[in-house]
Amino acid sequence: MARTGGPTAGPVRMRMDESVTRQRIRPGTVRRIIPFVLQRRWAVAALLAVTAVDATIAASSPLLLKMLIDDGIGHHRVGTVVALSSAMAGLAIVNAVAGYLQAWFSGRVGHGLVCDLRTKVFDHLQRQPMAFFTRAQTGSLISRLNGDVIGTQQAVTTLLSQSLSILLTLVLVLASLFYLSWQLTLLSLLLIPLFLVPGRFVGSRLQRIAREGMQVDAEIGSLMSERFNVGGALLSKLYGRPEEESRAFASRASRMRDLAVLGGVYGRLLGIVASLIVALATAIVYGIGGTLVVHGTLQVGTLVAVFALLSRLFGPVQQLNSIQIDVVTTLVSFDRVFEVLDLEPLVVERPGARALPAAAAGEPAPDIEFTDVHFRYPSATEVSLRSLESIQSHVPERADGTTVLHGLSFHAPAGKMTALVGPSGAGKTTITQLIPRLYDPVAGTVRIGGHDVRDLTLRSLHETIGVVTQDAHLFHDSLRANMAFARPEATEEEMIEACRAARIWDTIAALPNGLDTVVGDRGHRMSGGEKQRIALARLLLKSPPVVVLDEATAHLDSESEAAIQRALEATLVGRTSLVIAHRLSTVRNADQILVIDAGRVRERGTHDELLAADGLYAELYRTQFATQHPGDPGIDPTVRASKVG
Ligand SMILES: Nc1ncnc2c1ncn2[C@@H]1O[C@H](COP(=O)(O)OP(=O)(O)OP(=O)(O)O)[C@@H](O)[C@H]1O
Repeated sequence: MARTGGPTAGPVRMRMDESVTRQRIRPGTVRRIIPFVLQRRWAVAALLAVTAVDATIAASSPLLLKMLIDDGIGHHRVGTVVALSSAMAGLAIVNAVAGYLQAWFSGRVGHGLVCDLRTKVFDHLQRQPMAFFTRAQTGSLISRLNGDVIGTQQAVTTLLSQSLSILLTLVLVLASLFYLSWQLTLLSLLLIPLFLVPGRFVGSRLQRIAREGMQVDAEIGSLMSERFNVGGALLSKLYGRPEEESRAFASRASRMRDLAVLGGVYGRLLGIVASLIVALATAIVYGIGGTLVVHGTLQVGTLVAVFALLSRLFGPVQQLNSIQIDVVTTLVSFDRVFEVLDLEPLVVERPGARALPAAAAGEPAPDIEFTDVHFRYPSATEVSLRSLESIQSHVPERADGTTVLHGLSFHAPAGKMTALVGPSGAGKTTITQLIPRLYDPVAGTVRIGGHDVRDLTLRSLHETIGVVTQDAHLFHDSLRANMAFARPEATEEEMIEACRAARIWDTIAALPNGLDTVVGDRGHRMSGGEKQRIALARLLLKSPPVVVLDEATAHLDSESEAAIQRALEATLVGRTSLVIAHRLSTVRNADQILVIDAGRVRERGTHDELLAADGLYAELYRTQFATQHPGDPGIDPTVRASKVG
């Protein structure tokens, strides 16, 4: 079996990768956000329009107040007072409607963006090669898809409308102020830069805190998803180090706490300093404005309006600070999302790829041919992102991973069974993974039906090839859903038929919920043998012309294995199959046996031919297969423990 890169070591490895937390936002991030915003240009325009209405009302109502005091009350004109107060009431209603519409449009734009980005990231991750999934931690991926994507929502809603509102308010309020008193306007303008100073100091620190916070969040997610899936939980229980596990978790949680405290304190500090500046600035304007009234340069109504305008001016200016901070943290979110979107999948469909012609009824299944295939597993830098692995390695990864296959050539004839045998780690699983293009060879060609697999569409390839791995995976869903994954349009009768052929129907029919039984995380509620037979039923339902089997018989008792063996024999007839064989019964039945050793084909032939040749196969036969009786496919447990193929 190929290694899957899930980390299993203890808490020691839970260290933060500084190259990730110190990472700077890449240039061009802001430019890349624009198309996402433009996709909903109408909602954005509407949002900006209602924001403009809101800002205009905020800036103009103090002028009405001035007129009410100076022209209405000052000149004892009741009619003016009534007209102006009615106008104020009218504006308040318009303002309320604008506020409601603002919430509506900002929701449409923001959550629309989250939906787009999330779908895009999911789609992109799905197209990543197997190598990516053997490296990236599930928890990190989930956190990128959730937390970081949601972080971007703020950018276009709050920030977009807030920036416009602040800008408009500034312009309108300053214009009104200027109309009322140029002296006080000048003074306010001189004070505005003061408001921006604290934001500049805190901004870069908060950016680092934000990035580290997202990374720690991803690590907590990874730790939970690894420890709380059935396999991880089992391992943790069996190796029983709950205290250490809890300590590892606590260290992450406390780092999260520290970051949150630090972020909160910085934010609060910023607020306190900004409020202080507002209070000081207002006091200065009050002092100077009051003096002007005392000297008769300014009317009282004007001063009241100026005070009202100042609160509308300094408030938004104060917000500029928090906007600066929101911008930097939001940019980190975007940057982390774009980082994933920029990861080019290693295995991609060639432009103009053709579909593998489906074999018509009665036509032979396509053959498989490997020609001088060299292969090494890709290194981390080729397929993954450090921030998705969240493991800091002591040793730099070798750029050129060890070559696993060395110029391998063979032909698996159409409609025949080819068995792969050989010592553990020889490269058998690797060979089978090159056919459905889970990986691509470094050199050489893999052909199916005479076509280089790289010239074919991935869809047609996956429709042609059915794979059953030794560790048959089932989703945490009903048996029906698990079966339908292979062929969504399959009818209940077809499912039952497939289950019967895989000798699992009686077991399923005896379950209280039958096909609707939920199998549990990774199918752990089913026994190993049952899971394998369900996987076989799923394969039979798909009924592909080419079958790749990592012999799915290891968990079966003699009786069910004999049953499965018969089912398989019948199923494999007419199909081209490549079987990683662990059983004498399988190798004896194979049309061709390939003995794989250290990434090369050492011997090939039928069982009898290879025994007569008295080479590696004969040796394997003596050490592994000889204890299995030809008529009894069950395996001697001691032999299983020293499994060679
Ligand atoms: N995802 C991976 N990344 C890096 N190296 C890998 C990966 N999967 C397998 N290898 C290495 O490739 C070599 C061949 O592994 P492979 O799983 O193909 O052997 P195998 O013959 O199927 O072994 P077994 O019978 O034990 O399953 C081994 O040295 C293994 O360590």
